[in-house]
Amino acid sequence: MTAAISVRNVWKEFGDQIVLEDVSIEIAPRAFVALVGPSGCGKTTFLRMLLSQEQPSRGTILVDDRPIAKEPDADRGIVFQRYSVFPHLTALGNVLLGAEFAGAKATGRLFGRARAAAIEEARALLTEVGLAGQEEKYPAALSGGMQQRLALAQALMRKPRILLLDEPFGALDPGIRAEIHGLMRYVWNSCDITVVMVTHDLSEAFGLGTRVVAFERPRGRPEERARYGARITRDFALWPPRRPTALAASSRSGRDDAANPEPRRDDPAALPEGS
Ligand SMILES: Nc1ncnc2c1ncn2[C@@H]1O[C@H](COP(=O)(O)OP(=O)(O)OP(=O)(O)O)[C@@H](O)[C@H]1O
Repeated sequence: MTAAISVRNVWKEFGDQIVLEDVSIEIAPRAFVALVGPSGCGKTTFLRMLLSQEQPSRGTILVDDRPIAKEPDADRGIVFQRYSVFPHLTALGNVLLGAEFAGAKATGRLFGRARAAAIEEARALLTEVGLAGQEEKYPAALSGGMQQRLALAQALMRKPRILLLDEPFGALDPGIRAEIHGLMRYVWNSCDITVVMVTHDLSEAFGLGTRVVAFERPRGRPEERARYGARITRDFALWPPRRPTALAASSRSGRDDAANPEPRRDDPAALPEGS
């Protein structure tokens, strides 16, 4: 199977500091990769390279066997821990912005029928992420969990094929986090999407991922650390394999339904290392 993302012998250096050292990974289409590792080991830098906000110092990144686009594009969406949405736009305005970027490259605006269709789609998406009735609210009037739902809706509006998540749920209370995990499972199950998520929370990594990948720097004397970058030191495919399957529409409303776990069968999403 063709990998959605191929990272081949990638190094990333900032000045004298080597952040990532010879990282290679093949990520299959529809995989949900959870990236874990100590603070400062380069997880966000790795994600930013997958978004093309940073370029590798050496090595190559391919998306669907082609060199990755040099700039961020609609194929890749991202949600950060905070501040992914625009505070001066309503919830609906924030989601519509995704459509305007994707659908009207020349003007950045949509008009007439295209705009009406986009509004309808944005409203439907807001309902699906559990924000029906919140369309006209500004982000400051939404709770942290609702803001992350909104950020997810904004990213999904552009129909990305790759969704990058940088500790998207890290700032949420445990109860809210569990609810939004239910939504995340639904999104991954029902959208044709490959997910790469950075998290500090191992139970989140193993609870959501099809594969858990750890970045670590080799241990050594602290004064030598800048001379070594982080590498992939662990790579677990979840067993039994977890595979995306469309769930009932109700689960997108955000309830974490432990009584209805997703089926786990053979997982084409988990390619072995180096395949
Ligand atoms: N644009 C930049 N210029 C210089 N150094 C940078 C830049 N971006 C990241 N770094 C450095 O790269 C290292 C890795 O940072 P990064 O944010 O990728 O780590 P992380 O694993 O995501 O950390 P955390 O878990 O704390 O978020 C850090 O030492 C950071 O200071």
